[in-house]
Amino acid sequence: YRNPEATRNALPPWLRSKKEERASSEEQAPKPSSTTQEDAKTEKTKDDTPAFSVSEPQESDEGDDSTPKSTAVQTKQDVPTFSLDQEPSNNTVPTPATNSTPTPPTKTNMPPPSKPPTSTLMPPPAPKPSTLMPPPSRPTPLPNRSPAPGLRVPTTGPLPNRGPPANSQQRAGASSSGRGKILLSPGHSPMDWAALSRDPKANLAGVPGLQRVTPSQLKTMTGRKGKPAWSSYMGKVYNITPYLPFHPGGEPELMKAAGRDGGKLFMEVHPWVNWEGMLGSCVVGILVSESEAKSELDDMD
Ligand code: HEM
Repeated sequence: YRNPEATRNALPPWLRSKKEERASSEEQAPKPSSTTQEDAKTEKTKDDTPAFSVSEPQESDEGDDSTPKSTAVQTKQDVPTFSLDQEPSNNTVPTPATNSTPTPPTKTNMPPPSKPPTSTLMPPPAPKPSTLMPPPSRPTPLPNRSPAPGLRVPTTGPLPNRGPPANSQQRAGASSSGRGKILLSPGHSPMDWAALSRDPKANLAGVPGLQRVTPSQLKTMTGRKGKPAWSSYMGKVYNITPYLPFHPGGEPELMKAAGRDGGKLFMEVHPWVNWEGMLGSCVVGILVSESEAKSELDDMD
């Protein structure tokens, strides 16, 4: 058995002791006959590579063919060390790399790396320059280019037929003067009024047909002494008596408009309320002047 050539070459140079190699060569030289042709070839190869360090099999000691044994070799060469630092370092003594940051001690004599390995994964690939077109810039809003500002839903102020904002002056004035919504009695919700006003048999106006109402006549319809409460608005006269228990603002508030034109009071409190729509079934007639009514009576005579 001879150490194969590949094994010899794999050994580091410091293991290849010339002394051992020389001794091995001297021991093998007197016994050329005991080696085969192949062994001779191996020896020739060994001569070509004199750096072989493992001690050759001591055939003379064994006396016969036996498994060669390797012996520990005391090398005089220093263990080579290297450092990643640029500073010159003493190769004779393995010293850790001179870094400002302390590094944990390593098990081997290898100097610690300058940077501790953070991950064994492959580093992310560098971003490739995109070949796509860059996204278009966002269009800058044009504040005064609105096509139809009047068609938009108003963001400020009350919506049509809606209450004003809670912090509006109208609502604040109403509450400061003692006005406000009241708790309606059962069966007198706005939905109940809507249902009642749609009933054709209800006759909420209280008159057989449309009347010509003079201001003096309107004054007598105050809701007292058994008379109904009438109120005019935009030239029409309404019987507000059936609506009194349904008024969210309360009967006393609504009664302030009885026997007279209630348009001013109405617009002061809730201009967003649709009077005509809510009291459409309570229309008594139209408001006419005294002279118009007198001339009409004269025509009848
Ligand atoms: C006769 C026609 C009237 C109708 C159809 C009517 C209808 C209404 C309606 C629907 C509400 C609720 C409004 C809302 O929730 O936003 C309301 C509230 C109110 N109404 Fe009238 N109303 C009338 C006349 C009057 C008059 C003449 C006065 C005062 C003199 C008045 C004083 C009030 C008050 C104080 C409130 C409460 C307002 C509030 O909640 O802030 N109403 N009315």
